[in-house]
Amino acid sequence: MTYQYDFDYLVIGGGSGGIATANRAGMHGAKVALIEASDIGGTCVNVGCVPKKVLWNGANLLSNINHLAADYGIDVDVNAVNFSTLVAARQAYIARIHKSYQNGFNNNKVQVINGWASLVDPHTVLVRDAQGKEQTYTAQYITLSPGGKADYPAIPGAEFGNTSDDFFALTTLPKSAVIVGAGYIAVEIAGVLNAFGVETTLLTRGDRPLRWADNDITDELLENFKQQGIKHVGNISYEKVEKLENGLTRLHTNQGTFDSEFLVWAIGRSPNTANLGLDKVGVQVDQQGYILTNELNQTNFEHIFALGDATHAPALTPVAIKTGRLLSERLFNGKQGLHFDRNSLIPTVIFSHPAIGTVGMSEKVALEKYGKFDAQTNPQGIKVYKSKFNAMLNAVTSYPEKIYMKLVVQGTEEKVIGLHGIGFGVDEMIQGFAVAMGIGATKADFDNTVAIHPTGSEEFVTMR
Ligand SMILES: Cc1cc2nc3c(=O)[nH]c(=O)nc-3n(C[C@H](O)[C@H](O)[C@H](O)COP(=O)(O)OP(=O)(O)OC[C@H]3O[C@@H](n4cnc5c(N)ncnc54)[C@H](O)[C@@H]3O)c2cc1C
Ligand SMILES: NC(=O)c1ccc[n+]([C@@H]2O[C@H](COP(=O)([O-])OP(=O)(O)OC[C@H]3O[C@@H](n4cnc5c(N)ncnc54)[C@H](O)[C@@H]3O)[C@@H](O)[C@H]2O)c1
Repeated sequence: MTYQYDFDYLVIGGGSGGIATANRAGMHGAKVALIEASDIGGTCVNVGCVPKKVLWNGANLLSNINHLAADYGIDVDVNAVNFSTLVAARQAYIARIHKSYQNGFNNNKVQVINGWASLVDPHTVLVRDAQGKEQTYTAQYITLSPGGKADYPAIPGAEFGNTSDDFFALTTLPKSAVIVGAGYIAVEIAGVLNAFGVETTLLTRGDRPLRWADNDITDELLENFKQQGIKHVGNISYEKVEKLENGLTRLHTNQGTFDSEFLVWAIGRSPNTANLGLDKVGVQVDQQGYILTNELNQTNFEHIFALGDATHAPALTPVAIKTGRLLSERLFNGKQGLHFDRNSLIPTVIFSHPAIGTVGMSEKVALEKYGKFDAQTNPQGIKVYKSKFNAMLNAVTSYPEKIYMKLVVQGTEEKVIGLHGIGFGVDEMIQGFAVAMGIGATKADFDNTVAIHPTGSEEFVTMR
């Protein structure tokens, strides 16, 4: 006798990865439910990529008016920044995204269940809704895509600091902000706040932010920080936070105290895997709570899968989406063995001011792997091409912001294994170059490509 499940597929977590895998399964005729405890869309749509990018666009607009308009002969005074107006427009946009998700679920016949899900046995999920009502559902396959949440440091007074979620909850701007951390989120929040006129300080544990990125790129970023007035202090360690009588937050560090209206912890994120019933059922996690999977996204149960930020995959929306879609192609469309390749080339953009785009290896990583090119002694080694120039947007103004670009090429055939840039428009340049690098393009292929003039991206195909 075959067991009848309520669903073919239950997906826990309606963020980037969960939505993608549920929709793709529904498209192939599976009976699917997607369980979400909060707003549909998860981190990216509600407290991540989307609200961040809207604020970044606003910050760029203001910066262009402040720094470029006059030299373009545009006589404009900024009387006020009504941040609450921007936040309202942003939230209205997010509400439209929620609606379009609902249309997608309707088309794909995906049932959305609101509530907190936890496993009670390997095929059964208990959902508790906001009113405390509980219901169980069974499924043949289950995918765990609960995402992550921001970390707080374990120091006294850490609760006086905020996270990126609190940053997105702001409707007015603080006068001053201290951001602790050196990753994407720290750099992006610092750039936005500073561009909106907030006195901004970035404190990093090491000597520079984005230590994994190419050093030349982060040198340029630090140069831009100086020009823009973002204060950066490196090699920081901190002991405690106190709330002062004047309402400010004081962070005590090895390099003195830092007072601000808005202290932000941007020191990393942890998987949202507590209270998911994993221990009860025996789904394996590592010490930090990341769900362990094989390359097919299978946990130690062959019918329970995990993807996205709750696993050790790179914490990027397109990675979660791609993984989710490929998983459903495999489970419900007969595409045997199909899965996200963990060794894929993953292009990424940091929405700093100006943006950073990066694909493939930094010079340092490439040097460690291949060594320096020498026709006689190391023909498999690497060479580097660099260029720094004025973006035409700024060239007719007194604003000093530059574009910096770099190619890392390997071997006598000069295969492009690293492409990095910082400056105006870089965020929109690198997607196509990632396609070329994915199919093994060489420097000669880049050079044989006809440039588009006048653009910034033409520099990538004309470097000497
Ligand atoms: C500030 C910030 C900016 C970012 N910017 C970018 C960017 O520009 N580009 C980019 O590619 N990536 C960006 N990211 C990363 C991106 O948001 C994540 O990689 C992506 O959202 C991960 O998708 P996911 O499906 O794993 O989880 P999430 O999107 O986090 O979704 C998980 C969902 O599961 C729900 N959930 C959790 N547990 C349960 C449960 N037990 N029951 C029911 N529901 C549950 C949560 O409420 C949540 O909605 C950013 C992240 C942050 C924090
Ligand atoms: N533009 C984008 O695509 C984008 C934007 C934001 C976030 N994201 C994704 O979300 C992930 C999480 O972002 P994040 O910035 O929180 O994490 P992160 O892992 O990128 O950076 C965390 C930083 O905090 C530092 N750190 C850790 N512990 C610390 C401590 N105790 N004190 C001081 N510094 C400490 C780390 O050295 C690291 O530089 C990113 O890795 C990225 O994958 C992507």
